[in-house]
Amino acid sequence: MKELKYLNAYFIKYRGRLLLGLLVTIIAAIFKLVVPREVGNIVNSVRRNLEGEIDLSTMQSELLTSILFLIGATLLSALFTFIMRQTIIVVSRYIEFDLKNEVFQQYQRLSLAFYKKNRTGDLMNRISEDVSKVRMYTGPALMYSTTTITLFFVVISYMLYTAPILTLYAVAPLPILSILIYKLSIAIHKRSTIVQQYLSKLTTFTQESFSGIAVIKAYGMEGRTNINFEELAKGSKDKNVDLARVQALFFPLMILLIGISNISVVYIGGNQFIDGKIDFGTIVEFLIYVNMLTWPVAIVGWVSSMVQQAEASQKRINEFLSEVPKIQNNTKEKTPVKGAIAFNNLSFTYNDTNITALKDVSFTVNPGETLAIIGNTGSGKSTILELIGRLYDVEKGMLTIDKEPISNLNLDSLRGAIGYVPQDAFLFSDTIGKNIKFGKDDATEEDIIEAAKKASVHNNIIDFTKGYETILGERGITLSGGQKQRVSIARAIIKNPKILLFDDCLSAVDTETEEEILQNLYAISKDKTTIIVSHRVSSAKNADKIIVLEDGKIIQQGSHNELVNLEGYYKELYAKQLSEKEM
Ligand SMILES: Nc1ncnc2c1ncn2[C@@H]1O[C@H](COP(=O)(O)OP(=O)(O)OP(=O)(O)O)[C@@H](O)[C@H]1O
Repeated sequence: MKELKYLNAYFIKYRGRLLLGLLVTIIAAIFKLVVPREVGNIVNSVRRNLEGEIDLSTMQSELLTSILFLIGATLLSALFTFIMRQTIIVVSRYIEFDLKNEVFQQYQRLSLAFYKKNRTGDLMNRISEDVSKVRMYTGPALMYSTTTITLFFVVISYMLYTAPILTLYAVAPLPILSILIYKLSIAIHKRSTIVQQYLSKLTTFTQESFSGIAVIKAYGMEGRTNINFEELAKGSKDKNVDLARVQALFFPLMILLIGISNISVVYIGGNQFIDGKIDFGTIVEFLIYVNMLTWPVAIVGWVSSMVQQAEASQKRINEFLSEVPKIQNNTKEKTPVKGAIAFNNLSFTYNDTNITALKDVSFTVNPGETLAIIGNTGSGKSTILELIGRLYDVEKGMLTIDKEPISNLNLDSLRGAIGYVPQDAFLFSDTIGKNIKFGKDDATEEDIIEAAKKASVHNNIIDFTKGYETILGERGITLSGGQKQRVSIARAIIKNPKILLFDDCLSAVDTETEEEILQNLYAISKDKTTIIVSHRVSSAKNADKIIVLEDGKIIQQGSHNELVNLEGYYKELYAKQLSEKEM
């Protein structure tokens, strides 16, 4: 129960509703007791009349009173059961909602390194499956335990008071039932976990097959994919059958043990009635009690396995909740950014791969200047941009923004001052308009259109029937690579940030469009610091400064004119790309 202690704060938060729920649960359970007692009275009245102890009219009036009690108690019990569900179960839904939000907010706080370490499926599972399991503890488990304890306490005391020996015979099989159900629940839980894992594998496989359908078809791999799916589905089916086999034992087991209890009541009760020790009505009453107790007793086993599962789930949730984000905001007050960026003998190694992506890198960019970074794949270009966005912390050397070490800047101020266009443009399944205004909630329609024009994508957008209202992604239209890149550029431009970072984001557009966007950028970026990462000299030639990276090191630095006149990588690349253009 150590891990579940975490939830106590939530129980305290909703203590009013919860206490009311518990109280109502107890009252509802007490009202349930009236039914067997009145049924017993009815049977006794009829018997007494048949044996001539009371006349017809007395019997009728006794029956009427009992029936009225029965109706009243049943109605009240139903009403209280309703209120009980409305309180305890509703509270569990509130807690589920709060916990999901808490986990999601924590996910948002955690750094990229965390996402590298953990698989998406696992993140999704903890926020959905695990939180649902925990809800079972905060709601149903709590409700059933209270009902069981109350019913047990009241019913058994009453039974003991009425017929102690008969009570012992009647309840003897119940603890056995509880233990067996507990064992069964554990077996069911083990099997359900395996079923769940198979389901997860099957879902991942199916999802990947849909996402990669173009590749599957292009390689003619439909047959192989079908076989793989069938193998996975067969595994899943076998595990499901295994689970169903164990689950099938649940009800027969209950029926068997209830049957034993009933037979004991009839046999022992019958003998006691013959001996004149109890009323005939008591036997009927006890039969109802036994049946009434069976479900709560069976539930003891079920509840304990529910609590165990919740404990395991909460442990997984706590693991993530206690994770400290690697990137910490060290400054509470806002720190406005002007945009002077300086790298000083900076080296950077990715912890997970141990790859040293940057080696002793030094350069400066002043506000209003444009820097272009050129280099082969894997030379460390994107890493530079990620460090400026503080997606990773610098460990060796120094990175300053406006002469302040980057870690001294307020994180929101820093990221708010950056318009970042990543290499793989990511667009949400939403309208184009909303995708563009992603970083600027208060952007007007005119702002959106202006940004789209500057990113040279406006004409494409208005060609769609629904224009800026066109839905993108799975439910909607698929943009071409170049269109995606330009929508992503518009998203950065609309923010009007102090620092613009373009990570090879013109690679999928033709040279004319590239030229058009660069011209627009030239006007926009007059008062901004702009960094353009590219493989093309055409994207770099107008920059104030160009650095050439090779294997994490700066091998050349200067303006286009300087570099084309220097023997080396840049000049060769320029000549190569010039000749390609002429061809
Ligand atoms: N998140 C990461 N975790 C571990 N290693 C990484 C990560 N990102 C990049 N690397 C490694 O760091 C090196 C530099 O990568 P980076 O993405 O900065 O290169 P790049 O010059 O932008 O390449 P490209 O032009 O192909 O985008 C590569 O060897 C890469 O494998």
